Order: sequence, then structure tokens, then C-alpha cells
Amino acid sequence: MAAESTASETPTTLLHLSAVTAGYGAGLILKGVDLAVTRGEIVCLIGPNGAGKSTVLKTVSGLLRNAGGTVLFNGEDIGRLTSRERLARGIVHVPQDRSLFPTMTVWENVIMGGFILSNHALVKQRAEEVAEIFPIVAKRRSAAAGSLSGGEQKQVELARSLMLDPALILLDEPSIGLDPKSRTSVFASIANLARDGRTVLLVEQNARSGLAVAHMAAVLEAGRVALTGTGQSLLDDPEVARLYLGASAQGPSAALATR
Ligand SMILES: Nc1ncnc2c1ncn2[C@@H]1O[C@H](COP(=O)(O)OP(=O)(O)OP(=O)(O)O)[C@@H](O)[C@H]1O
Repeated sequence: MAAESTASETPTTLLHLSAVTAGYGAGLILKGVDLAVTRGEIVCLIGPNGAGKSTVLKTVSGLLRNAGGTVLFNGEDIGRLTSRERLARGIVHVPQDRSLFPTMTVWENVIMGGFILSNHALVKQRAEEVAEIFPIVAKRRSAAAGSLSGGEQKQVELARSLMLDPALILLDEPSIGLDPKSRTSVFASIANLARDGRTVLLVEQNARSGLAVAHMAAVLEAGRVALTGTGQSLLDDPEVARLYLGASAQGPSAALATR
């Protein structure tokens, strides 16, 4: 998955970061990130707090411009495009914090996801389609979004992210602050997104669940990709288990980790 040069570009690569550097002022946070995301796959980024995982997502969605290197999407260098231009190309970003408008209804929030579309009939049709994928949207359609539980709100955020029929969904810590049952539902929804052909770049502190749902994964450390592999291979990696999967690690990784 990690790519060292554009020579490894293949038609199945949707997103390709090469030697990407970025920061928020003086000093760089990303110090040369190489990462390739294959169409239709879920790629999970894990790593310690402050490694730059969310910053990677921001350089893809355009909330932050990369200082160096290239960000290729569908083969196009999108590094100088605005967030809106990237949105129009099919890149949506679901941030870590709750992002629904709490006093608006669930339905109104979902409709907001289509705000760049001028075809109102299409927006309505998409919302109906999205409500079939995420039943909470139909069930709580008229409820104020702020009255939903955290897990339900996250489902509505995921639903809203589909309104532009995106090619790439950037998910920043979707399970943060959720109870175990809601977490399970959110990861099941993420798996369904990929089953429906979406591509997902996921940042997750809950590394075990993130890796379990991911086709491919990368460990980001101090602004660089330190390790890549399939989600399963990272789950089985003793060093990853020791550093990121915590004391509750089970299976061969845990056995090695606790020796
Ligand atoms: N808007 C900002 N302005 C200045 N510094 C920032 C800003 N956002 C993030 N940073 C800094 O950039 C570094 C990387 O942050 P980032 O959020 O990308 O890390 P992360 O790997 O996602 O970690 P976490 O799991 O804690 O969210 C941190 O030191 C953080 O303080």
C-alpha cells in the first residue's frame, strides 16, 4: 500500500500521497508521508497522539495545504485545490467532533450534505437512498439531531457524508466517545460503505477495531509512515500489539506482547 514513487501508480490507486509535508505554522507536522489508497478499500491510519493522523486527512480534504510533496487523487494533483473543489471531486471529510447542527432535524442535516448540488430533486432522491442505507435517518427523521445519542449522531454524520455520492470518505476517529454497542454499529456501517464500493481512509485510536475493519493499514509515527500492511498483518504484529493494541490484546500478538 505505501508507495515510494509515482512509478507504482496503478489504475486502482485512488489516492496517492508522496513525500507529503505539512504543518500549521513554523515547523512541520507531516515530514514526508507516503501512502497509497486503493479504490474500494478501507485504509486505517493508527499511531500515537500527535503523530499527525488528523493532519493527513486535512491535507487530503484541503483544510490544510501540503507544503511539499504531492497529493494525487484519481491521478490529479489536488494539492492546490480548495476544500470545495476537492468536495466537488468526491472527497468528503467527517471530522472527529460532532458536526451535526443540533437544533435542525435529522432530515435537514442529511439534506445539508448535498449543499453544493443545485438539483433539488437529486438531493431529495439521494436523501431517500441514504435513509435506506442508514435506517436511523428514516426512523428519527423529524427529531432534532442534538436529541440523538452519540452513536446515532455518528450514523447520521456517515449518512450525510454520502449525499454527494463520494469516491473517498475521510473518517476521523468515528468511534471516539461511543459506548461499545454504538462502536460496533459504526464499524459495521464503515464495512458496509466499502462493500458498496466506497473508499475509506480512516483514522482510529481504537486501533484493534480500526485494523479489524481495514483492508490495509499504516502506522504513522512523528509525521512519517513507519509501517504498512494489511489490517490483519498489523493486528498480528507483536510490536503493533505492544504499542497500540493495549493490554487487552488477544491471540498470538498478545502472547508475544505480554512476554
Ligand atoms: N490547528 C492546529 N494548529 C496548530 N497545531 C495543530 C493544529 N492541529 C493540530 N496541531 C498539532 O499538530 C500535531 C499533530 O496533530 P494531529 O491532530 O494531526 O495528530 P493525531 O495523530 O491525529 O493525534 P490525536 O490522536 O491526538 O488526534 C499535534 O502536535 C497538534 O497539536
